[in-house]
Amino acid sequence: MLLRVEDLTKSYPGAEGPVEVLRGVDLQLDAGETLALTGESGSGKSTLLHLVGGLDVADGGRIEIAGRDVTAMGDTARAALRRETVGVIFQQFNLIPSLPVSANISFQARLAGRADDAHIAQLAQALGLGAQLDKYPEQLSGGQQQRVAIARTLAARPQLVLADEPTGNLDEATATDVLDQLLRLVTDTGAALMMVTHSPTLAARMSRRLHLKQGRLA
Ligand SMILES: Nc1ncnc2c1ncn2[C@@H]1O[C@H](COP(=O)(O)OP(=O)(O)OP(=O)(O)O)[C@@H](O)[C@H]1O
Repeated sequence: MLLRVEDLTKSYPGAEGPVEVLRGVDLQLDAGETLALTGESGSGKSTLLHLVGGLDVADGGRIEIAGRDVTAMGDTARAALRRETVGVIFQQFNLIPSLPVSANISFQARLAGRADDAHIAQLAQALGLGAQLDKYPEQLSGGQQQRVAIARTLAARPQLVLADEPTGNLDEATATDVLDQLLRLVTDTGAALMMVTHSPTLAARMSRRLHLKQGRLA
């Protein structure tokens, strides 16, 4: 079991007291699985992804990644887990404007101590970025920038990839194409993917689908 989530709860402060967003979420994900996480706007999908990715802390429950209890970790251990085991792809690409595409791609792999030029060249090729490596992010289209963000995440060889609407800014044809490549690369590396999406078409491409409603998954 790569990811085990048990009875996870999270509230945010609201004008009339705490708002319970997650009310006991249970989830298990094996290596090699791809999971679509759907749910209405505001149902807590991003919140769940942030908790699993160690970007925020739950109120209760337990998250275990690769056998390690994330909920019991301090900030330093959680940061190390984020760097070495978990890869996150957001809708905002967050590329570094002053670095060329090649350095943007290798950045996280270096932090994880896994920079491998041959692997990075292979990823860039697979994502159709072979001719863009010396360019700067501002010289790329939105779809190309999204591919760089995906290459950057996968270059660090994460076991668990968390993606929040990773193709949300792209037109439908480009979104399908980028998802094809993401799924293929994730499958090739034996990682697991948990992806938030509003698109039933994209959700249908994943091996499993779960829906978040009233703070629980079904
Ligand atoms: N930092 C925060 N402080 C207070 N409330 C928050 C915070 N983050 C999220 N919320 C609230 O928690 C609920 C869930 O938000 P979340 O972003 O997880 O939903 P979502 O399902 O990802 O929505 P969307 O599909 O619109 O992105 C929303 O009602 C939101 O307003």
